[in-house]
Amino acid sequence: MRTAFGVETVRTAERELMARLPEGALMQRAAAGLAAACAELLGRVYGKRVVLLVGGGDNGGDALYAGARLARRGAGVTAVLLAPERAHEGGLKALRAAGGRVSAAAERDIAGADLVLDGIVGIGGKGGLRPAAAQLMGAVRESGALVVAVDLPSGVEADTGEVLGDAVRADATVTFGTYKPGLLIDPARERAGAVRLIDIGLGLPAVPELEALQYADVAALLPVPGASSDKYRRGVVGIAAGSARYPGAAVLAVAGALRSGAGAVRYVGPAADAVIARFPEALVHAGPPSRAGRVQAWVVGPGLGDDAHGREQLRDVLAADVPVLVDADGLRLADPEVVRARTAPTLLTPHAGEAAALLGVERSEVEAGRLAAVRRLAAEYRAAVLLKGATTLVAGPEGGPVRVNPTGTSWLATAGSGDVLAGLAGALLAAGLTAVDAGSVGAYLHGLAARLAAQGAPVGAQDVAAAIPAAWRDVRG
Ligand SMILES: NC(=O)C1=CN([C@@H]2O[C@H](COP(=O)(O)OP(=O)(O)OC[C@H]3O[C@@H](n4cnc5c(N)ncnc54)[C@H](OP(=O)(O)O)[C@@H]3O)[C@@H](O)[C@H]2O)[C@@H](O)CC1
Ligand SMILES: [K+]
Repeated sequence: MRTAFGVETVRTAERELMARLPEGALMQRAAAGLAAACAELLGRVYGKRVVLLVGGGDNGGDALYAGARLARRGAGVTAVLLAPERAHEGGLKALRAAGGRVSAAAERDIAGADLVLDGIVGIGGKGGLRPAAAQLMGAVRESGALVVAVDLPSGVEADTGEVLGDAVRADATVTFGTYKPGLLIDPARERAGAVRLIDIGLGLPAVPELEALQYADVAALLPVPGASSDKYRRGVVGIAAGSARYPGAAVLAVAGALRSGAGAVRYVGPAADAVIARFPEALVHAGPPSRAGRVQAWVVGPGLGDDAHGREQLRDVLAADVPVLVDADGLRLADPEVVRARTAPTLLTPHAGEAAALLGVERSEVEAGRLAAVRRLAAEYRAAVLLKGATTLVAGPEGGPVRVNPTGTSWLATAGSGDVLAGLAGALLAAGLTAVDAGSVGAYLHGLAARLAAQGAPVGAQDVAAAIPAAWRDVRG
């Protein structure tokens, strides 16, 4: 599991550790890791030109000490001081002693750089880059130099992943002690490039603020049928989706569910002919969901429409005493009081627009603060919530760490891909995963399936569904 802690927690851990260590030791650990990472990226250090962008805090101090280490190994190191009167004194002295110098012509030095080290601002930053730093970014881009961010790409919000103005775009980020939420959540994540974590010995709490499943975590959570499993033990998932107008949503949700380890898939609704034509293995029913027979979980909402029939289906499913995944039209039609009053697990799967409607705020507010939005939704609806996006987030109703999905891909932004995810996560619910596990494992497999199906070219939702078994095999190694 990859875990992230917010700035306040990092500061507390840092204070405790610093009290036990000689002065400056922590910064030396950070700088040593940073210099080693830069050396690795450069291949050969001797003769390379390195420019340090140095702000007025300890982030700049890290850059200066790392620059001194690179200078000692034969690099030509130049520091651009963005707040000259506040630049880290010890770091500056170390750099000069190692043969580095302070730049007198920033843009010219940047133009000739092989590597630019971004030490403008780290966890002490608020808001986007200030004008002096923002102005240099054009030169950095044009130089073609490798850009390595110290701790975080400057200009991004460490705790939320927001990017409120100009921000550095790094090829790699070397971060200290722990991942910060901004390194795992878009849009900031995308600015960080490849992230490397340097252990500096911080003592952190047991429960992180954010966590990202890795291959091994997903593999451990995947349901695998045992020798004695019949279809009911493997989980039967019911799908109440589709309408005369949107039969395709039903087909795609069933497609996702059938590839996701369910023992059987029951479909209820007006798209039964379309479903059975494509998937003869599906069990189809015409009557209300409550009469369809035994299921271990329901998926309701994709393409449901908002006529009386759809509303009736939704009411019926929400009254069932099994886990329920509510998606798409289901989210629009659901009575918040009914959702809150449910005792079996509920998983809501909105995109930003649907989340905004559920919270009664503007979509832009959700997009700018996705972490806060998913937490608030889970608390207000007393449900697990999967907020779709470039980095999908999953929060549980009891608080605790928010899961962030690391396999997102822009190829998933295609019509119907949400229907596939609903079926997939619903099947995992039926197999007995908790709502948070079903949502986060579902999002993980869904993203991986899209990547495998896409291979760098556009894909449709059916291709994503068809690639779920490949994603499953990939995870299980
Ligand atoms: N924690 C740890 O365990 C360890 C931490 N270490 C390192 O220390 C770093 C944190 O250092 P820090 O506390 O000195 O803050 P830092 O990020 O350098 O900012 C300094 C000043 O910048 C300013 N400023 C604010 N916003 C800005 C903006 N948008 N653009 C420009 N400037 C802006 C603001 O001053 P202001 O101008 O607002 O008065 C603020 O006070 C951390 O990221 C890591 O690299 C490691 O060495 C060892 C282990
Ligand atoms: K930085």
